[in-house]
Amino acid sequence: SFVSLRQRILSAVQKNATRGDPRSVIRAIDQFCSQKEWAMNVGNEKGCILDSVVSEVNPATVLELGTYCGYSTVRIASLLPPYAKFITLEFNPDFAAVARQVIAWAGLEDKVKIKPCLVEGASSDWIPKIKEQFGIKTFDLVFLDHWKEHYLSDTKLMEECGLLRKGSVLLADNVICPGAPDYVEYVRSSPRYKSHYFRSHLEYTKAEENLWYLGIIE
Ligand SMILES: Oc1cc(-c2ccc(F)cc2)cc2nccnc12
Ligand SMILES: [Mg+2]
Repeated sequence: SFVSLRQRILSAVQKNATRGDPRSVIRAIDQFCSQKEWAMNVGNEKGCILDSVVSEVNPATVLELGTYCGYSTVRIASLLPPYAKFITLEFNPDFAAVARQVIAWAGLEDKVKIKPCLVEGASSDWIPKIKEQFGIKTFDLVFLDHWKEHYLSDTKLMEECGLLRKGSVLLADNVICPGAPDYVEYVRSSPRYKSHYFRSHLEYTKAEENLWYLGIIE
């Protein structure tokens, strides 16, 4: 029967990565996606930028919008201190099912366990419920990597729900490709944000891409 791309990625992890070793899970996915089939993981080049931002912010609370197969979830979770609270939202139940198994293979299922850390459903439905559901006041770091049409509306929703504070950092993937022009326009013209972009490339390709870093200053 037909095996989906996400299932082939999971099989590559289970075949080539060592249980309990997050770095081997990341390496197995990157090898599969650079040698066999392209997939929309953030990839190793942008992943190293993500790692440096996570290490610098050293967040106690993290929100990831868009889990997909859990590649960036594993990268982020493996850098967090044990007390950190990490929530990742995934709309697509099939992606969420694979991500749970990839996170478990990396041995991080308790690290991202804010019951349930991997939340299935629309970010716009979940963002207003995060405070009371997870006992989180504000996020130190938000990684936006879901549908680009929702970057701006979800950022405004997080502001309205009081989930962002002075010093919160938003890091957005794909602001060039597929692109989130309304988001970039809004944050660049807002006095609330200090924005900066990291030049990089679309995962597993030579196409130009940026990771868009936002520090909230007010
Ligand atoms: O990193 C990404 C890349 C792409 C993507 C798809 C097709 C292309 F041709 C180029 C880029 C889509 C994404 N959707 C959600 C989250 N991240 C994405
Ligand atoms: Mg992306």
